[in-house]
Amino acid sequence: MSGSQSPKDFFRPLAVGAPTPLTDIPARPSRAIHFFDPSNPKMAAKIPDMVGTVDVLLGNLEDAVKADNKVAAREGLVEIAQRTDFGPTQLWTRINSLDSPWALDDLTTLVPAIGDKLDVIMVPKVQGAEDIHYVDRLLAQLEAKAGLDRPILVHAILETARGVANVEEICGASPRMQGLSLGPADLAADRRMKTTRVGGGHPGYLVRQDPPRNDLGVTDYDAPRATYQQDLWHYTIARMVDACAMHGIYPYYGPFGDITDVVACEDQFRNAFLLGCVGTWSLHPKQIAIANRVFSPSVEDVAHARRVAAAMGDGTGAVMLDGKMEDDASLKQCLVMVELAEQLAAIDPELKKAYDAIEVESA
Ligand SMILES: CC(C)(COP(=O)(O)OP(=O)(O)OC[C@H]1O[C@@H](n2cnc3c(N)ncnc32)[C@H](O)[C@@H]1OP(=O)(O)O)[C@@H](O)C(=O)NCCC(=O)NCCSC(=O)C[C@](C)(O)C(=O)O
Ligand SMILES: [Mg+2]
Repeated sequence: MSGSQSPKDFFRPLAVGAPTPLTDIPARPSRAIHFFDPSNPKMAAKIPDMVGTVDVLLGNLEDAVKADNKVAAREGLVEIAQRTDFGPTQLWTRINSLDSPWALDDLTTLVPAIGDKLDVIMVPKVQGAEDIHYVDRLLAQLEAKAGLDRPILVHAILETARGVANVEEICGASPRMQGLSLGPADLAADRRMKTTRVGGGHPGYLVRQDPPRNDLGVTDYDAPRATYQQDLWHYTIARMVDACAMHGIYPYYGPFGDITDVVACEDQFRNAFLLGCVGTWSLHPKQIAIANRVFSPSVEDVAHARRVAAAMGDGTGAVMLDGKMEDDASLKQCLVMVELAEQLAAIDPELKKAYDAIEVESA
């Protein structure tokens, strides 16, 4: 909400005839947001067959699309969206940044042509609430003109130091705000971090075990010592998670650029999942399975969560289960897991089978 806006106006449409803003952002499964370049004929050809295999398909118009292909990407996305039935799969786009020569045409082309199919518009390089307010009003005008009956949601990428500093006001800038993703490559450049990768760790960012003392009690600085690599993105992701939770919207990890290193990709995704993110990006088809696996609670976790819920009865008090204390607060954590499992089971038959089997075993 902007400083001068009254609370009663926050949920009013920003243009006459625009759809009424949502008061709650639906928790639609979005474990993988799969990026494709609509101007790349090989990638575009694969999209219809990917419907139903991934939670979100995102037509990317920004970075990774060549400047000469910007118009082709925009028009390619319109064409794909018009001729594809997306069924349960969400369709998102990432428009060009607001200071680029393409962002205005992206919005004025996409909303009238495919606004009824677009679930979420991802806005890159968001600096503060003013960027969201600009998109918010423009979308309301375009939605009204196009006669749309549901609002298109907005997702911001955090990829500047100013964006991170303003993360709470960005999340609360509009009822359209659906979530945030980390943009580690641009953010690293903007912060002058000394990395050259697209997300993931760095072997130089570590802590080292203390030096041991020898038999004479003298510190041996030459002895071998274990080192532990740390997560460069912990601080930013933790800030995103809190800002999103505070505003009832959803945090996502972002890109993992080392497509070949599927193991480290899975680790990075899992850190984000454990910290509270609901999903991540997939840049290559092989990252979809990794994201789906990581962002779906394991059968063991769901089984445990259901046992705690059953043991806790009315949800108050404390009980012992397998030698551990469970109480109101541990139950709440378990319910997060149980609810997520229910949402995912509703769209993923394989998971439904796996989660349903728990019921049979514990019956
Ligand atoms: C990495 C690349 C170049 C490797 O592309 P490739 O063709 O060399 O890979 P491949 O393994 O040879 O591909 C095998 C097959 O899969 C296809 N394919 C490959 N990728 C996809 C895809 N995404 N969707 C659908 N199909 C895909 C590809 O066309 C090929 O088809 P074929 O078998 O018919 O020959 C390619 O995967 C790609 O361009 N991916 C998307 C990259 C992208 O969107 N980057 C932007 C997001 S990250 C970012 O912007 C940063 C951020 C947030 O802003 C910030 O941190 O600041
Ligand atoms: Mg970027």
